Amino acid sequence: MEKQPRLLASQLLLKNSLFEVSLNRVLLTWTEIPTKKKRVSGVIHHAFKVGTSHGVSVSEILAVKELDVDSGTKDDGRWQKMPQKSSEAYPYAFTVSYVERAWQHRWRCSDVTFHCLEGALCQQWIQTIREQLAALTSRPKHLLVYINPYGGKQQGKRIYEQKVAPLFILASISTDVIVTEHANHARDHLRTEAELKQYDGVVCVGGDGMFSEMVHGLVSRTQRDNGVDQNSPEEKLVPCTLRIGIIPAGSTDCICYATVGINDPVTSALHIIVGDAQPMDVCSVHHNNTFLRYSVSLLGYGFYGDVLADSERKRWMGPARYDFSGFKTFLTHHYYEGTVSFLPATDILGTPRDKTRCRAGCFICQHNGQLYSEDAPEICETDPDVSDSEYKGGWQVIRGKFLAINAASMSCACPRSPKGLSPAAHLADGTTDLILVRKCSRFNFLRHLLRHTSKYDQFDMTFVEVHRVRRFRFTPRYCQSDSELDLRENGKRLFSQICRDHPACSCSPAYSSWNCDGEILPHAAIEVGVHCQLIKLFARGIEEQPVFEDLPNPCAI
Ligand SMILES: Nc1ncnc2c1ncn2[C@@H]1O[C@H](COP(=O)(O)OP(=O)(O)OP(=O)(O)O)[C@@H](O)[C@H]1O
Ligand SMILES: CCCCCCCCCCCCC/C=C/[C@@H](O)[C@H](CO)NC(=O)CCCCC
Ligand SMILES: [Ca+2]
Repeated sequence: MEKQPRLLASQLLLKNSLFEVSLNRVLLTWTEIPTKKKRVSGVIHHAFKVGTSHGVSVSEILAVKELDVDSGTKDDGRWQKMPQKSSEAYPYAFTVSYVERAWQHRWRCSDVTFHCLEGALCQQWIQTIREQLAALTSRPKHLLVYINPYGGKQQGKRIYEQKVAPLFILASISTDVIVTEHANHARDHLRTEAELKQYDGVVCVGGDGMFSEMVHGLVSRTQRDNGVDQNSPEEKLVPCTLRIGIIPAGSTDCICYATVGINDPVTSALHIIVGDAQPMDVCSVHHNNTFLRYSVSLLGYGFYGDVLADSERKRWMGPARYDFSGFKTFLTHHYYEGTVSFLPATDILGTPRDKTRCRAGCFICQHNGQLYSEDAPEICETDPDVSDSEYKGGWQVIRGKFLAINAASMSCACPRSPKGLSPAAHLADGTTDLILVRKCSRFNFLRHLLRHTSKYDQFDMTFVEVHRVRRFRFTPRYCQSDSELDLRENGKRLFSQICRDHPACSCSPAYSSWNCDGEILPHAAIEVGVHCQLIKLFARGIEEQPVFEDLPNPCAI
């Protein structure tokens, strides 16, 4: 790494020991100065243990505060008693708050207090660190926060007030906070009313459903402001400039989990404060040239659609509703007939069966994102022929009976399945992984499901196939007309019709529903296109875990 010129270097007191403290543009370091020496069997040893050198990246310093030696901190109200010895000799002090990495991708706020001999030196340190922080232009200063008080275990307000707001205050981030009063409150406010120019980002406190509201509000607003028609499936959408932060307080929290590595409110707040940025793909979903919804995580027909439809009636159960409905849906074992046509992503790096994972600074996302912006959108618009042809105009067509059709635009890792629905999917590569699970025995389907929670490959089964695609379409077999407006009613009618025709069989209903990031779509026949890196999050992707996880402090140098 290029050597950075030193901005400041002093000998300061920390917990009654003298340290050489140094600051350059990228790093703040402190190293204990050996004071006493002791002789052990003829060899002189320093009187302290090795490993008392520490470093913190300037980009991960959260704040610096002057400490009032007599009365605790001057400006944040946190009390800190001065050690007797240092208060006499080193009467001035300042505290640096910074990010410390804890277990399993968690971040925590840590503090270190340095004591100075002179007030002028103390002020010089505070001033210089503040100047360094002010130069970090990616950090947000003013945020618009939406809290869903009813998401997950209904703890959104408490989580924000107790865990997040104090950190925003520490980092001098001002906020406007809206506690939502009804579903789509945040979406509509963002789309039509919010004065977005004054903010550096928007934050939601809630689950994937709340995040979806933010995406719909921001993306729709951006398209409207730029004169883009969302109803046209071929239209290239304009990327959103404002970043979105997620404070997880929902039931699945898969967007947060898959972009940060953990669903932990403090970790997410710290990623917001340091101004991280993670681009993300967004799928647009259309029916008959009419825009339905956007999706960033899972579009699931069959199993995941049925789980969601059943679980919506059991919201009162909280996050446990998914386990209940998941088990019930597994037992019903319905399959659905239809035709899937898709445009494989052929020009890109990476496949859904790779062993490599999308991680912070992902090369595949950078490479494929570049490709997309260079020659996009080179989409072959030959209408896929839904006869028996397998391959036409770049499109492939598969007709069959499916237990599940899933499109995962990212891994969809979540606490239920830490590797996710498609472990090798990428957050920002402009593709979605289309997973087709054909009709099979209950036992085999269970094996497939269980593999989402183990090290075994859930795609390595004869009845499962996976394709990395840019666009896809689905048409249910019993698609009566394009205007199947009341899906549920039509489904029931058809179900009874089919069963009357086959009295001895254990027929499945004709239609399932699409689970679109946790929302039910009103149509079964849909057309989906991926928009590469349409939005940005206050996240950096999952960081690689340090190799030696038992090191006391990964920042130690
Ligand atoms: N004040 C409110 N009253 C009722 N519903 C709301 C309110 N605010 C938001 N919502 C809706 O609640 C739904 C669920 O919220 P959220 O995503 O936060 O939690 P969840 O469904 O428990 O978690 P997950 O989406 O991660 O499974 C969202 O679709 C959102 O539109
Ligand atoms: C019998 C053992 C079964 C073990 C199976 C584990 C498989 C779990 C995979 C979980 C994939 C979650 C994908 C994310 C979907 C979200 O957009 C959505 C909204 O929050 N959540 C659900 O639909 C909630 C979906 C919940 C499904 C159970
Ligand atoms: Ca993707």
